[in-house]
Amino acid sequence: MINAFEVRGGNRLKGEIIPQGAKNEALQIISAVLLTPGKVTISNIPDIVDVNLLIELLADVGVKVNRVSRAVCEFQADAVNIDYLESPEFKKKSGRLRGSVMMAGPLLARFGKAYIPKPGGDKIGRRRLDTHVIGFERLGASFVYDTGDNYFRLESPKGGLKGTYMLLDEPSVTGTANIVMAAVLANGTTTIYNAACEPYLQQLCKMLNSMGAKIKGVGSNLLEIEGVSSLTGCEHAMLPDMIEIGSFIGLAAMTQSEITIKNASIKNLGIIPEKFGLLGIKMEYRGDDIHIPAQDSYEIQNFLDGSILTISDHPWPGFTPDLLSIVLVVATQARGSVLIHQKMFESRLFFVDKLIDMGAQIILCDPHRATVIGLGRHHPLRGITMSSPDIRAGVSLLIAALSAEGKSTIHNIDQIDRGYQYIDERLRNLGADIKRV
Ligand SMILES: CC(=O)N[C@H]1[C@@H](OP(=O)(O)OP(=O)(O)OC[C@H]2O[C@@H](n3ccc(=O)[nH]c3=O)[C@H](O)[C@@H]2O)O[C@H](CO)[C@@H](O)[C@@H]1O
Ligand SMILES: C=C(OP(=O)(O)O)C(=O)O
Repeated sequence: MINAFEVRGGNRLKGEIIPQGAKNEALQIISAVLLTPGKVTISNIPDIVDVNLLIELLADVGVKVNRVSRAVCEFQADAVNIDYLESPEFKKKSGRLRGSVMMAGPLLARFGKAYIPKPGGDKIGRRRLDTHVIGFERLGASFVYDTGDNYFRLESPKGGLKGTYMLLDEPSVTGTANIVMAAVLANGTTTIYNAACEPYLQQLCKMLNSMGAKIKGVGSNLLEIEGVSSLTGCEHAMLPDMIEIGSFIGLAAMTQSEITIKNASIKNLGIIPEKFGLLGIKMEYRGDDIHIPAQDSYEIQNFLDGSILTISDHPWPGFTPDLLSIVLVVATQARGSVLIHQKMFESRLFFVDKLIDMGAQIILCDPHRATVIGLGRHHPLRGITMSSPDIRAGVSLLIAALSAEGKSTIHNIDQIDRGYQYIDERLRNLGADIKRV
C-alpha cells in the first residue's frame, strides 16, 4: 500500500485553524489513569496514531475505555490485568510508541510491578531511559534489564515505594512524568530537583492534585510530593498542542499565507512565539488567537553585536527541540542567515539533505548544527519525492513542499500521522493542494 502525501506547492493559504490537543501531554495524562480505580474523564484528546495506540494498550491491560466522542474519553482502571504486561503482544505494541514508557510509574506505584519494553517513537539519536529507571530505583524499586529482549522489569519493595530526595541527571520530560506518577502513591515525601517543567508536566501535576495528590512546586524544577495512599477519579482537559501551533506559524510564513490559529493558549507557549519572531515573522495576538498576516518576506535578526543568530534547544522554559526542524525550514526562505543548533538529539538534522535537494542553501556543520543561508524568496524551492524520517522533520518537509514550485511526494507519512490530527484535511480547508495517495 502506498502511504504518501502528494502536494502541489505554491498556493497561498487563508483561514482559521484550531490546534489539536497536545500529543505529549496526552501521553502523560492518559498513562495517569492507571493510578486510580476511579473514573477519569479526559477531553480535547487528539485523534492521532500514538495516542490511539496508548488508549488501545490501556484497554488491553483491562482498563475500561469509553470513547464518549472523538475528543472525549472516559477511563476506569478498576480491573487491571498486570500479567498481560509480560505478553509478547504488550511488548510489541508498546514498542511502537515512546509514550508507553509512562505506564511504568503508575503501575509500579499501584501494583508493585512494571515492564518497559524498548520504546518506539522517533529515531532521532540515543534516547536513554536511565533517568526513569534510576528515579524508580531511588524510590526503592529494583530492576532487571533483559538484554536479549531489550526490556526493563521493575519491582517495588515490600511495603511499597518510599519517598526520597533525588537530583535528576537531566530534566527528562517523560522521565520526570514517570517519577512523579510513581511518587504520588509512595510512602513519605519525594523531592525531585532538576525536574522537567514543560506545560505537559504542569498539566499532569494539576491533574494529579485534582485526584488527591499533594504536589508542590508545579511549573518549577523543584517538585515536592507528599505521598498519599490512594487517588480518586477526575476530569481533565488537554491544552492545545504547542508544537502544532509553532508548526502552523512556520507554515504561514513559509507559504506567505494569512492564517489565524484559534484558542492557542498563548500564556502556555513560553518562548515559542519569540523565537519565530527572531526570524522576522509578524504575529498579532487577538485575544487568545494568533493571527499571522501574509508576509512577502521576513528577515532574520542578528544578535545585538551584529553576529549571526543561533537558535538552539533547551529544556523548558527554553526552546523545545521539537520545533527546531520547523524553524530550520522556515529559515530557508528568510532574508539572512541562522545557525540551528540541536543540542539534545544527534540524528535530527539529517533531513536537511532533502531540503538541499529542493534548492535550499544549508550547510550541515556536524550532526548537531546546520547553517541556513536564507534564499530571501529569490527563487522558490522545487518539488521532489522524499521520505519523512521523523515526525517534526516530516512536517517540515510538508511545509517545504507546500511552498515549493511543482509537485512533491512525501513517503512514510505514518510519522506525520502519529502526531498531527487529520493534517491533510485541515490543510485542504486552508486552500492547500494536498492529497493522500
Ligand atoms: C513523548 C514525549 O513527550 N516526547 C518528548 C520528550 O521525549 P523524552 O522524554 O524521551 O526526552 P528526554 O527529555 O528524556 O530527553 C531528550 C533527549 O535530550 C537529551 N537531553 C535532555 C535534557 C537535557 O538537559 N539535555 C539533554 O541532552 C536526553 O539525553 C535525550 O537524548 O521530550 C523530548 C525533549 O523535549 C521531546 O523531543 C519529545 O518530543
Ligand atoms: C520526538 C517526538 O516524539 P516522540 O518522543 O514520541 O518520539 C516529538 O513529538 O517531536
